[in-house]
Amino acid sequence: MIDDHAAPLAVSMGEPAGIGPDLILRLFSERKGGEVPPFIVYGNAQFLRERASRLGLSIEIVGARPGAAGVIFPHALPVCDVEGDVPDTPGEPQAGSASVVIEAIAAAVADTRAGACRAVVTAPIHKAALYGAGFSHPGHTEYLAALCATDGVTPLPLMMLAHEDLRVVPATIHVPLHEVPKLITTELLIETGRILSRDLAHRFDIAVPRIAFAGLNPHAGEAGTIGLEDRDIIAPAVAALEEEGIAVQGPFPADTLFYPPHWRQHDAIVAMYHDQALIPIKTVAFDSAVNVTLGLPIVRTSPDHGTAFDLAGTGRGSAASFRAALKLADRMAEAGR
Ligand SMILES: NC(=O)c1ccc[n+]([C@@H]2O[C@H](COP(=O)([O-])OP(=O)(O)OC[C@H]3O[C@@H](n4cnc5c(N)ncnc54)[C@H](O)[C@@H]3O)[C@@H](O)[C@H]2O)c1
Ligand SMILES: N[C@H](C(=O)O)[C@H](O)COP(=O)(O)O
Repeated sequence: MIDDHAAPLAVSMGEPAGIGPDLILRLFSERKGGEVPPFIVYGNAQFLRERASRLGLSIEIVGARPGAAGVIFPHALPVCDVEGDVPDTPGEPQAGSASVVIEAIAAAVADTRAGACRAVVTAPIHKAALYGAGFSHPGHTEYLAALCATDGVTPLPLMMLAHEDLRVVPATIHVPLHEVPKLITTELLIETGRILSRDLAHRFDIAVPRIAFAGLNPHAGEAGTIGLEDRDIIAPAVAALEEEGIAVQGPFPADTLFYPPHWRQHDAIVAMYHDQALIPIKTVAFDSAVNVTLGLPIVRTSPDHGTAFDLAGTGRGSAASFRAALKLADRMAEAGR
């Protein structure tokens, strides 16, 4: 049973031209079913009113701070207003809206770090639209880490996509493929394994997380005959983590690692690059997988899909992944208390 008086989840509005605002409004409309934890939106209130009206949703939208959200949520949508001119143009990102999108994420993180919200749930952004407004990160994951820097030290953030017991972590994230072999270092993989093991225990209640590492090359390098990274970079990281008492195995050939009887033996799989991790999970669970950031002092989740410009403002599209992101954030925040 969800406690309406607990601190709310902080939901950032995301790209106004995308499907995120539609799904936020739709999920708010579903709250009486009891499956949607109380949340406050960080974004532009006037824009959200216009999008609700376009979708034919009769929703009262009220400016609020997180402390009042629990009381307001049963009746109206609490919005921590980020001022700006945000026109309602589904499918057509506007340069002038970018600063509101960036500021909404920063404000959601600040309130969550201060303890006023339980966790951050982000709606999808269109990164290219933000660069003109000074955004310099490849995605939320790196921006959130920068916002969580303490005493000048930025934590290493891990991207994890999760659906039920399938959890995948790309060791490198939004980087060109040709840079991946240079970026995979034994140190990076050791740190990735440590953070993953710690956060699976702390936030997912898995007492001894079992972690598998994928290889980089076909057949995990076939004993050094199809590339050396598997033998010389990944295997030493696995050995070092094992020595620390972390339950790790690998490197395994990535193509057969995602065969269900194989992945089911592990609580999480560390892949070497973005698509090696995300293709399998989006193939089997695009509708319901959740993107989670590990390694931060706060909980952050998001739906696994993007801005879906083709669906924005139409009322079509699935809210299942966004709903799953809200529920998982709620559970993770509870587990970490
Ligand atoms: N968390 C994030 O901020 C995030 C995540 C992924 C992609 N993106 C961004 O989104 C933009 C578009 O990316 P893309 O086109 O590769 O992926 P996308 O997920 O936006 O769309 C891919 C396909 O899936 C469909 N789709 C997406 N969400 C859906 C939903 N809820 N219900 C039904 N169908 C849905 C779309 O209509 C499209 O056909 C890019 O700028 C990308 O960087 C952001
Ligand atoms: N790679 C993610 C995905 O495809 O789901 C996505 O771009 C989100 O990344 P951030 O959470 O870093 O914005």
